Amino acid sequence: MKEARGHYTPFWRTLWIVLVYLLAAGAWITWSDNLAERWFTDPHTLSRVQTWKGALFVAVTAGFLFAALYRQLRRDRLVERVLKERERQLATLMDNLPGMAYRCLNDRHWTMKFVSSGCYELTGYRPDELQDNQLLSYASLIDPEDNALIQSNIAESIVQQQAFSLEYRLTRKDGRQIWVWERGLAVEDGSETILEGIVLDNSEHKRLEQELAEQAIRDPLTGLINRRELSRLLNEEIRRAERYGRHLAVAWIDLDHFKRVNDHHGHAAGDTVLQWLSQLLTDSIRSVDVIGRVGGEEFVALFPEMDLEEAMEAAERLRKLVSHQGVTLADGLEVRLTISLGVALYPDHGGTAEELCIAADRAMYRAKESGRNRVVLAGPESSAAPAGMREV
Ligand SMILES: Nc1nc2c(ncn2[C@@H]2O[C@H](COP(=O)(O)OP(=O)(O)OP(=O)(O)O)[C@@H](O)[C@H]2O)c(=O)[nH]1
Repeated sequence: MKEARGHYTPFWRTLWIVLVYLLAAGAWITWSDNLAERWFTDPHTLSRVQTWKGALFVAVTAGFLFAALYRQLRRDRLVERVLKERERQLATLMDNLPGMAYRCLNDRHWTMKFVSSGCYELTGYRPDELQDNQLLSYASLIDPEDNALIQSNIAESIVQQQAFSLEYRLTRKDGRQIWVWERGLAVEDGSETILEGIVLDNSEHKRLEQELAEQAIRDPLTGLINRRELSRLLNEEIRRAERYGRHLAVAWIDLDHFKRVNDHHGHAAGDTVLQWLSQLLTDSIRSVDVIGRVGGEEFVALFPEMDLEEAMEAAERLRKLVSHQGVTLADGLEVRLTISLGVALYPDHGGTAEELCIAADRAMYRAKESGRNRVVLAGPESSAAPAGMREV
């Protein structure tokens, strides 16, 4: 009988008005008939009075009917106008969205029931091609790896009756893959669950995000991974070496007399040398090895699964390579440089990233002390950290 917020349904409101009308009309007829019969005893006059009374009743009820109908029709017209205006505003809004608005079924195809015109710019498909899976389903555009995650996220948001927010990859009609961001809500439509929301192209944001993540782990001058990332990778490699009972070698690499390059040729020339050395080292290691820049002219190489002999060989190879090559500076001058290397092995010279780096760094210092341009293996005492020794 009652609708939400205490309002009566149209049926009960109409019934109520009609009942009031019947009571009022019945009371008026009875009361006015009695009064007329009492006042007008002459039958002819009484008959005329009854006629005028009837006419008055019809005129008054017609007046009420007119007022009620006029009010209702005016209100209908107003509502119609407001609805049309809202519809127009909504259409403008949807057509100018930087993505597409949709309404779809919660099925494995994400069958689209409505898609705004922005669909064409976003996916390359016209709305009618996606609606009711006429040409293909929306699900078929989604990267299969992401689709499983989307399904579980939406299922969870339905249970929790909350809006969902998703990021996934979509393949456009031209074959280009883009990142999109979607926000939507599940609504009940009769016995069906319908999803309504918007999908926006998020590729630029994703690209910047990836660029920033990449910048956070790289040294801007050489493009090599930085100290923090190297430390993370070393810890990861140590865990792997521990799990599979394998070796792992670390080589601490330091340019010899690098200060002289800066002093004689300028800081820019020094930068060129650092870039040249980074490239040379990167080109000379295996694909599983990693080189990082951990300080001014200091580099660290990680050699996973290398035993003592292999690690010493690899380090020696790098030393020779650098000493046999020269770097040409911007002023045309060729400079020859050497490197000193300290090698430490997991688990022989340390069980943690810190211990290994201290051992390798210390061995590198011994290489410097012994005349530079050489490879020195860490000693058994290396893992004890001397004061002032640097760590990754
Ligand atoms: N051009 C340039 N120089 C740098 C950079 N970072 C550190 N340096 C320089 O690297 C030099 C390091 O000097 P030292 O620590 O004395 O080392 P070295 O001259 O190589 O001497 P040894 O290591 O003892 O052989 C300093 O002159 C720093 O200014 C950099 O990013 N660019």
